[in-house]
Amino acid sequence: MSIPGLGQIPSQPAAPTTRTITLQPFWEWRFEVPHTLNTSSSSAPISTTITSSSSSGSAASANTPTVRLVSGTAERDGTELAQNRAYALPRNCKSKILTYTGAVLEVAGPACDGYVARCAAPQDSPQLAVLNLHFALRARRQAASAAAAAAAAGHDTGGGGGKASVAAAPSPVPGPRVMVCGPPGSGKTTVVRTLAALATRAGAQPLVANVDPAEGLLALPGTVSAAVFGTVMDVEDAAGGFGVSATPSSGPSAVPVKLPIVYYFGREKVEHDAPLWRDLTAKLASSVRARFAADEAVRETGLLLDTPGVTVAKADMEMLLHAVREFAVNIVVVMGSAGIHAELQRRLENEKTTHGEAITLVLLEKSDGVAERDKEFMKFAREAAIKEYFFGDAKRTLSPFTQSVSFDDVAIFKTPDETDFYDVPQGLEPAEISAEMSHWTLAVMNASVNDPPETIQQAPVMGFVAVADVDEDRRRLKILSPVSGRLGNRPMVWGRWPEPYINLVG
Ligand SMILES: Nc1ncnc2c1ncn2[C@@H]1O[C@H](COP(=O)(O)OP(=O)(O)OP(=O)(O)O)[C@@H](O)[C@H]1O
Repeated sequence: MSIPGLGQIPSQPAAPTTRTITLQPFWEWRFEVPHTLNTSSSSAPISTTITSSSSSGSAASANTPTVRLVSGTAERDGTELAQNRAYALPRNCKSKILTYTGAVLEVAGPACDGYVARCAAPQDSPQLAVLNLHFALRARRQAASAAAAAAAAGHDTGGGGGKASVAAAPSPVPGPRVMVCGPPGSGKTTVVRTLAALATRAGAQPLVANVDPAEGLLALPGTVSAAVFGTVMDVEDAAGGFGVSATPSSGPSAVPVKLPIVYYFGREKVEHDAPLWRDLTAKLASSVRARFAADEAVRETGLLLDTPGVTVAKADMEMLLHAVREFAVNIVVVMGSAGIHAELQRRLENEKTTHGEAITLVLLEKSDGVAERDKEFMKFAREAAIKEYFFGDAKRTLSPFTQSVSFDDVAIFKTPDETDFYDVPQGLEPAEISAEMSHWTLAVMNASVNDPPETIQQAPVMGFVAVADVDEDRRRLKILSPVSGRLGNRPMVWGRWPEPYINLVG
């Protein structure tokens, strides 16, 4: 800057506020937004064509990096970006924007790390196998639909008013039931999310289920859950549309909400209570079957199942086999582990599903873009999910209710403390309410307070509340809940996972 009379005042060169990123087909822009952003500088280590320009004219907030698709087509994990709309890149997020056709992106706002992953030809991209898998599943879905139509036509005409017309039509075989498994951090959830989004884009309605309690699907961590994905997912969600913000709440939602069925495990790892996990996954599978029976479009699309990270250890393999059997899985996708693939192949080669189908195994290459998420990243993601559940996010603010209740007016059960035992059933025990309970989230169960503990433990979750404060002297609890209403009518469960969050109200 030059001020007349004062000469040249040295100044910092203006940092670029907008970067243009040009992607060829099958290239990815891989980005990482930290959970705290330095908004004072916007220099970014992006290994791509960087041009400087003024504001993009988008909805870019000064505090949030945004990405805008200027031309071409691009998507985040299967969900397309609309052209010329600025999407906020969520905090604490590691992900990618991929193009099949080529695209120009404009990234604006505070710095976030990112680089372009180039590939010489589509066949060099690990994404091609995912795309091919999607087309193979689509063919199977069409076959399931045609078989169901033929069976229905045969049933209508075959009886001719005779005995056959009185008999019930056999229940049609659902579309493909796909389980995605592999070592921790191999890109399982990303593949499930991508296949779900691609199916939805093709007009199908996949049932997506998660049996990994470490992270939640449309629910807080510590749960196993399932939901129909018949509508677009939110690309601005850190969890790419699998987060709690995609569920019904008292506020408006940017994308159509999904209605999950949720069971509460209350622990991080399956081995902390394998018998309970088996029971809950069996219950979830039974809900999936019920949904298939009731909804033709969902049945014909089938299931996409996300699983916990595993090794070839016997206990892990048995856990996966349990899921295969319960969900009548007929396609097992193994991410980046020839060892797990070989072991499952050996164990499943003579198995048939309950519909009499052979089980197909597919080994997919792990993308070199799968990002490492350390303990701090995962902790922040859990905290953010809890906060978002009660208070909403940048796009919708929720106002939770705070209630003060007497110790005597609530029924709280506790998951016993962590044990190293793998196969010993762990029941629920009545919780002794104390200050130790402060800042924990409790699951509100769809059961009666008079039900036996086993029934309560295996009931679906209605929602969650957070214990804001415990006053032992006055024997009162301060509880934060997303809706108003008496809490004493339903039993609540105090699990071991997710761990306590910082004071939500103080
Ligand atoms: N090609 C890619 N480029 C950039 N980031 C990616 C890519 N693929 C996956 N990721 C990111 O890597 C992280 C881990 O991926 P993902 O959650 O799919 O792995 P996972 O196997 O399900 O992990 P876990 O075993 O912990 O459940 C996620 O943040 C995801 O968005």
